[in-house]
Order: sequence, then structure tokens, then C-alpha cells
Amino acid sequence: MVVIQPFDFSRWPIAVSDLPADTYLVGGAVRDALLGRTTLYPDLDFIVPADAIALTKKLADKYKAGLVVLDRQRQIARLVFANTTVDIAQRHGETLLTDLSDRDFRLNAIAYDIHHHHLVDPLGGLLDLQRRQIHYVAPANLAADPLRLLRAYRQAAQLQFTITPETRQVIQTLAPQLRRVAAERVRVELSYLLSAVEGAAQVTLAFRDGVLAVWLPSVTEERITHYHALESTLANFPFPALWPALTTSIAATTAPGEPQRRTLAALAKLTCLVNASDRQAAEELTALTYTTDEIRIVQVLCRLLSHWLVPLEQPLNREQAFYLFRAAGSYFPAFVALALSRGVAKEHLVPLVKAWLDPRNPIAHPPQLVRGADLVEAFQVSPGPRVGELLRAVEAAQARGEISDRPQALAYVAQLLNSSAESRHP
Ligand SMILES: Nc1ccn([C@@H]2O[C@H](COP(=O)(O)OP(=O)(O)OP(=O)(O)O)[C@@H](O)[C@H]2O)c(=O)n1
Repeated sequence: MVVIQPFDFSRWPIAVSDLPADTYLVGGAVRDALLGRTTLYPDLDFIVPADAIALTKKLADKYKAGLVVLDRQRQIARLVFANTTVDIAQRHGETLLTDLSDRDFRLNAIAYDIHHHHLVDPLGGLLDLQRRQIHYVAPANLAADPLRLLRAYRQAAQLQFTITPETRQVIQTLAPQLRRVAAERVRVELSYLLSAVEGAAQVTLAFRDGVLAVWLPSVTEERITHYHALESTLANFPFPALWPALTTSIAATTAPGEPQRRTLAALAKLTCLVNASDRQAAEELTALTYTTDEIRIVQVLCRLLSHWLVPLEQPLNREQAFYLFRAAGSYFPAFVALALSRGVAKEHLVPLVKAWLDPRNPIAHPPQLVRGADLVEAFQVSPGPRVGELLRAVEAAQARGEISDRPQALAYVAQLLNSSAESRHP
């Protein structure tokens, strides 16, 4: 038994006195507290001796929290607060050992007695924390829930730990079993892995150990090299003004209801791992249950990479820049990161970045000069493909810098219509 300084309860959404004797905090919250990794609002997992669901209901009423019964039979329920969740599970056996022995890794199988401030560590989790290593509780536990294979690399990336050779060996044998795991669970772990700031080394090992192949069949050593390059570009990103767009959560629009982790930077990293063809990338991401918006963003990035890396070997001319901005839209910062990581010269990107940062720049943020309905009304063109052709011609003239406002655009269309009438009736 290891007696330690009491954990800091000040940010817990429930009072310790609300929990019965023999309640233990377990899992990531214990691990992170012991590592001194402070999270503003940690998710908490408690094990109580009895009546977990009744207790959770009582606490939900008291704290006006949401209540989700996760497993009625095994008595596990969740309190949902604005910033955090609290899971309360009933102990399986006479002692804590049964619960701890069912867990994934030894460092996650340490329990903290919240009333007496001591640790229960029957599996050697503390030693693993000291050695900064991830080691299975038992090989069978990895087979029982193969998502744990991916969790090993995700946690190693987040904690900057290593996975022990014995554990990697078991993972390599079990890797094909990841097929059995629900795609949503895989996607959540993968998103966490891709959001790690220095995760490339673990992404590489996950690939080499066969853990990525099941769900991301297009990953190759070359794509892993791209991933490394992107990670180091992001770590030394030369355009700080673009940084917020890359790192601000886009979950609100792309994955409503799912917390954090969804950033443009993480989607750029994902772009390195999926198939370079936007159609095949979409198939892979659909299987992983990414949202339509996220898939669209990755597809845009795939297309930008395949169309623009070669032209960017030279500085772009005005017309090229116009079409690059049109194709990139608000994902331009992610393209800049990807382009730099693929060796595009910074000098070729600087003028583009400056233009993009100026909301009044007519090349990066061109106004729409006329709409289809304007043409139908002004020139009595009937709605149909001809209107689309005229709009594209207007846009091309705008791209070349020949026109820049509505009167000029209308005059340009009039001229086009006249010359085509003349060519029909010379
Ligand atoms: N597939 C899983 C998921 C979770 N756990 C156990 O449940 C705990 C809580 O799980 P979770 O909250 O998903 O992960 P954390 O370890 O808390 O890590 P993080 O906060 O980084 O997600 C883990 O520590 C681990 O003991 C497990 O054994 N197998």
C-alpha cells in the first residue's frame, strides 16, 4: 500500500463526501495525477462497492447532471457535466483485483482510495510509470478488446512513453483482430493519436506493427515519411497568423456533439495516411465513420496536393493563385502546412499567405461579380448550361484581372453575347 499526498479534488464536479467508503478512483485520472499531467477538467472513473446505478442517479439529481446507464447488468453509469464525465462502476469481485486485472495496461490499473489517500497497485503500474513504459496487464486482455492495440500507440504518443517489446510482440500477432472493433471506436482512438503533438514516432510503430493496415490500407513507408515531415513542419510552422485556423477545434461544424481533437491540423495529418486519390480516401474515411464535412475537407486537401505541388515549384501567377485560393477555400492554412512539408519553397508561399490574410485581397477573396439570375434577367438568357458557361467566363476574366466589379462583368458578358451572335450571323 502506498500512501500519497491527497489528489487535488478542487476541480472535481462532485464532492468526495458524496461517494461511499471503499470508493476508488481508477484509470487515466490516477495515471495522469501521478504523472503530474494536469487536465483542466479530468474525466473521472470510480469503482464503488455496491449499487452503482442507484448512486449515480442520486448524484445526477443532486448536481443536475446528465445520466447515461452504460451497462445495467454490470452496474456502470455515467454522469455528464458540461466539461467532463464521471463514470461510476460497481466492483466485480470481493476486492479490487478483479477489476484491475481486466484492464488494458498496467499503468491504467492503479487505484486510488479517495478517502484514505493510498494507492492500490497490485500489477506494478507505478513501476511502469517510472520507467515511462506501456505494458499489457495480460495478452488475453488485448485480445478481449482489440481496440486496446491502438490505444497503446495513442497513449504512448500522448505520454511520450514507449511500448515494451513484449507488448509490441503480442500486438503484432493480434493486429488483424482490429477488424472486429466498431469503426466509431477506432475513429475516436485514431483522432486522439493524430492530435498528439509529437505522435509521428508512434504512428510509425503502429504502421510497422500492422495496427494501421486494417482501417487505413493505403499507408506506406512513403506516406509515413510525409506524416513525419508534416509533424515537423507544424512544430516549426513559419506562418503564425495561420496557426489558429489550423489548431482551433472544428468539431462544432464537422462533428457536432463530439469533443475537441478535430482540428484542421489533425485532418491534414489524416490526409497523409489515406489514399492519395480523393475518391478512395473518401471510401476509407466513410468506413471509419468520419463525418461528411471531415471527409470533404480531406478530399479537398488530397486534390490540392495532387494538382498544386508541381505548379508551386515556381511562383504562381495571378490566375493560378486565383484558382488555388478558390479550390482551397478556408482550408488554405492546412494546404500551406502540407505544401511546406512536401518541400514547396517558403518564398513561393509567402505572397499567397499575405494575400490570404488580407480579407480584401481580390485574388484570395474575390467577390462574386454576378450571379446566374443576374444574367437571366439582364440578357434574357434562358436558365441552363449557357448560364454556367457565362459565369465561368466571367470568373476566368476576373482571375486574369481583366474585370473587377459588377458593371465590368455585365459589360464583359454583353460583349461575349454580341460576339457569339455575330459569329452566328456574320
Ligand atoms: N478499451 C479500454 C478502454 C479503457 N480501459 C480502462 O478504462 C480506463 C478509462 O478509460 P478511458 O477514459 O477511455 O481512457 P483513459 O485511460 O482514462 O485515458 P484518456 O483520458 O487518455 O482517454 C483506462 O485507464 C483503462 O484502465 C480499458 O482497459 N480498455
